[in-house]
Amino acid sequence: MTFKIGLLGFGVVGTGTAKILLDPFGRHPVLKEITIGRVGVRTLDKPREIELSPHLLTTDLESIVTDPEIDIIVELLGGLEPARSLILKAIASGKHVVTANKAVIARFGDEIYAKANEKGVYVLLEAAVGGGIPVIKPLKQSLGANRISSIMGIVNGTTNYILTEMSQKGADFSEVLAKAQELGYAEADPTADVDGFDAADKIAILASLGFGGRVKREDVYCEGIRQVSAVDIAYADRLGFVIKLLAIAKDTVKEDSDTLELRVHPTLVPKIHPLANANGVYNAILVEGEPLGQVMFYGPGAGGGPTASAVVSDVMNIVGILKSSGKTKELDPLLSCIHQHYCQIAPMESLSTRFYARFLCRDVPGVIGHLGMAFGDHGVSLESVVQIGIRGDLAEIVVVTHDVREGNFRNALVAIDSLEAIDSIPSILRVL
Ligand SMILES: NC(=O)C1=CN([C@@H]2O[C@H](COP(=O)(O)OP(=O)(O)OC[C@H]3O[C@@H](n4cnc5c(N)ncnc54)[C@H](OP(=O)(O)O)[C@@H]3O)[C@@H](O)[C@H]2O)C=CC1
Ligand SMILES: N[C@@H](CC=O)C(=O)O
Ligand code: NA
Repeated sequence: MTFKIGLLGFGVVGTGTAKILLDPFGRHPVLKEITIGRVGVRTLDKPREIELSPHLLTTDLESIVTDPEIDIIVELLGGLEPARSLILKAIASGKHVVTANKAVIARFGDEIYAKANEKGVYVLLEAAVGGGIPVIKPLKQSLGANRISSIMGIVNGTTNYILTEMSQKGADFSEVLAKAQELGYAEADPTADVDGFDAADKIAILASLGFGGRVKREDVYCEGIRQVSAVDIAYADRLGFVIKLLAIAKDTVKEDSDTLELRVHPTLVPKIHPLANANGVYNAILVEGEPLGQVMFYGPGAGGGPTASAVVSDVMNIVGILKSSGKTKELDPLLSCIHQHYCQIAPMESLSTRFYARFLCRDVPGVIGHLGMAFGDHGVSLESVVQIGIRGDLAEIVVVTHDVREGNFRNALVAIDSLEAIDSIPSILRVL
């Protein structure tokens, strides 16, 4: 029996996927039953890493998703449109879909899964989060017996690569970003990586799976890494931290409410924390549940080969189902999406966390006292105050707070900003 896939996109991940499918030796035997039926691209005459028979390539992507010969559509285009419309058309044509497109799923997952359930087809997305790391299927299946309380991790390879190079080699932000683009890690528009949008898409998907409800993408609080400077990386290092872009989804179940914290932001992570040692393009996702406790998923979070590994595993899963149960409309609840309600998201002001803040102050007597008083007036207690340097004619003071309600901390900053002795507040970062 042979199963035909229609590949939408033949870029970094599309090429990686074709490489695996065209070279099945030594891999799972089911791969020998999967062939590439058609490949959709934007430009026909572009030089390609793999030579495909020219009749396979087309710019008419609609004809692929409606082709009766194709069993599974693999969407590796990126971006919202035409990806969303093509996925919906593929579903309407009764095709199963595999996608690496977290942007589309995080925004249009409701619509896509509602149609897929109606049609009795699967939409699998292992490659969409953590690249090659198996995390979607484990969350859906292997951890299904657990009550998940927290999912926290580094889910963007590009920014982790940038932060690692900046901290370990003192590299310049824009040079490292260009290198990440060259290596095929970054999104077509790398703003999605740098400003945290890609990580926000991914944590929305993970939260939905882990906490069993739909998540509105716009509910994810999101800060990227643009404001992380070499100065802060150096201070963090001296204080025993590394700076990572963390994506966090945490259940804040109380007696009378069940809300989620959902946020992406650069974070000072203690060097001894398991997430602190995921460097370069590696991602790490720490999941906590009852009764399991903690489990961490770790591996290459981007790149053609690793991401293709996840894409092909999804294709194989669908082929396995098609082989064993035929074209039944009854979907396996452990692979399909069954959520109906929306998760409630806690407002940021109500969250409690530690903060790191760097102040530039006029070097006048008593400035640390003024700072401490202003924090104290707003119920913010300080874990450490370090007056480390002089920058020009200004003193640089770094503080780390104890856990504090975000709203209280922000109010304290407003008061501090108006102090005579304060020149500016160049950085505010959260601390794990
Ligand atoms: N790169 C990575 O490490 C990872 C990527 N992903 C996701 O995988 C997906 C693909 O990413 P990647 O392979 O890096 O992207 P690329 O930009 O390398 O490839 C995109 C491919 O899609 C084709 N394409 C794009 N838009 C159109 C269009 N409108 N019509 C026809 N063809 C189109 C391009 O055609 P042409 O070749 O002619 O330009 C190209 O072949 C994205 O959703 C991304 O978020 C997920 C995990 C990791
Ligand atoms: N641009 C993304 C690619 C994988 O999802 C990243 O850098 O993680
Ligand atoms: Na994955």
